[in-house]
Amino acid sequence: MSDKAELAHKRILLKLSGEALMGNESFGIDPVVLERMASEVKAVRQLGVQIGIVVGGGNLFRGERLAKAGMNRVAGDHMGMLATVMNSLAMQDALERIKQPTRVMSAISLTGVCEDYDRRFAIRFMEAGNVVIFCAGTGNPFFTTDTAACLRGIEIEADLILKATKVDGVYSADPMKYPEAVKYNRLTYSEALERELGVMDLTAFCLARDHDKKIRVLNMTRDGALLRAVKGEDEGTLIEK
Ligand SMILES: Nc1ncnc2c1ncn2[C@@H]1O[C@H](COP(=O)(O)OP(=O)(O)OP(=O)(O)O)[C@@H](O)[C@H]1O
Ligand SMILES: O=c1ccn([C@@H]2O[C@H](COP(=O)(O)O)[C@@H](O)[C@H]2O)c(=O)[nH]1
Repeated sequence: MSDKAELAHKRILLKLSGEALMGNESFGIDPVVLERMASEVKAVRQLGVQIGIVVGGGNLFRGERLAKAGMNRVAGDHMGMLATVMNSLAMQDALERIKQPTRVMSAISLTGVCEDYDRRFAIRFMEAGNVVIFCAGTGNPFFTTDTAACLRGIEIEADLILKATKVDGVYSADPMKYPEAVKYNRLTYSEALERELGVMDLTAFCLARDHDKKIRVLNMTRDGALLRAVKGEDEGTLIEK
């Protein structure tokens, strides 16, 4: 059976963790990590999967953290959204260096830097073989890029939302803090909400639940994880009805 015939998903929305882009640093983008992520994305695209990407901004700025340091929360969230623009431009550059055509569409107008988000154009670009990167989150403060990923995933009618992060799935508690936490292979949206599992924010879970969008959480630093998930293999944790 060819790789194409094995594909379980034809269009995906991939949420890339901003924090994962830092690699072992405490701020910014590790070029090695960026290039590895770009190659994995290209490999999946070459199988014929249409790809939309939302990149987080936690490697640069988060409004909540800036507000704790005394800044106005809305100004901090604006900085966070602009951080996702910088990460998206870096990802576009990495993809284009390996000859993967890419478009960056922003929720806030940034004339001369990237295009404005338009759902119909985004779908046409993906159908034409481009990877479309959605930046600036939802365009509104007090939200996160996880919520933006669910929103864009629903809008572009993705078959699956893939949350690529630094942990290999959803656990009973944050595995970075509680090594004894137990990993789930599958969860329902209600279970994730009731247990307030911090891997994604609750607004994102609610949106995915209300529109019946499956989410798979996987570890982007594991070789081939993305490919296995796209083929419908049991990678990470699946959250569904
Ligand atoms: N129950 C849980 N299961 C798994 N991970 C959890 C859980 N609770 C908290 N986490 C933490 O959530 C993090 C999720 O990741 P991620 O870094 O993608 O978040 P994010 O806030 O969306 O990041 P970014 O803003 O950088 O994109 C994991 O690194 C993990 O430490
Ligand atoms: O819709 C959105 C999305 C994001 N923000 C701000 O950006 C940062 C970075 O996003 P992460 O999801 O944390 O990676 C976020 O902390 C918010 O401050 C936003 O305001 N609106």
